[in-house]
Amino acid sequence: MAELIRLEQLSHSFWQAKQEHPILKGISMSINDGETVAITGPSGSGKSTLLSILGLLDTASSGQYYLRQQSVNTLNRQQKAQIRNQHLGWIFQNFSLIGDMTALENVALPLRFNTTVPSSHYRATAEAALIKVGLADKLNALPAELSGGQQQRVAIARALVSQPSLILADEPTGNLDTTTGQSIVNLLLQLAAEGTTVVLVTHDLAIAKQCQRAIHLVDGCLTDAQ
Ligand SMILES: Nc1ncnc2c1ncn2[C@@H]1O[C@H](COP(=O)(O)OP(=O)(O)OP(=O)(O)O)[C@@H](O)[C@H]1O
Repeated sequence: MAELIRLEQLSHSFWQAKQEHPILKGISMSINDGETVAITGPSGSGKSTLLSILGLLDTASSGQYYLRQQSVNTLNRQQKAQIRNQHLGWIFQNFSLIGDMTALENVALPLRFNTTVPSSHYRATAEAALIKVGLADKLNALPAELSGGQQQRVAIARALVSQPSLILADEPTGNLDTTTGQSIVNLLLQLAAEGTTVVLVTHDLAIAKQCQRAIHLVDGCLTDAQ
């Protein structure tokens, strides 16, 4: 499998009252296409920060991040935005759906910013994504009319509508009961089996064990990279 991500001595700090507070300290690792990787670790260990950097929402203070062999440091804002839109999909604990838009409209939203998909294809593309996550009968439902698990499925459809190489999920099952959470994990594992890389942050070790790799962060350091 080809290498999708490589981090070399990646570090990140935030500054408060002229004082440096390191969050990530010298992270080195690589992730291949189609891998499932869980990021675990105690609260405050830097998991979400690492995910934000992987998802190009934040830039590391030092070190190197190569995405498909290209250093993200060489990308300008527009190039990063294009990669975020066309190659990355996000899933959040609170689903982050737009309340007054239907499932179909929520899923179609990223396509409006994707110049490679003609507007005449928005509906069919979004519909296909919702069918894939098992929501063929909920296309016109508003988020409030859906269960938590169904809302997360809409969010997954939105994440995969642009056929991303990488799905980043921050505690995707955190607001769901165990059974519903497991069905969401199954769906993410299925996407990975079809070639999409999935990196997820979780506190749940039972979920981490189902991923091919678990990366453990303690105090901003990687302790278990395999
Ligand atoms: N911009 C910032 N300003 C102040 N503190 C920050 C900032 N960004 C991150 N932090 C701190 O950095 C540490 C790491 O945060 P991060 O959210 O990455 O941890 P986490 O492992 O995801 O935690 P949790 O499991 O609780 O979500 C925390 O102590 C957080 O408060």
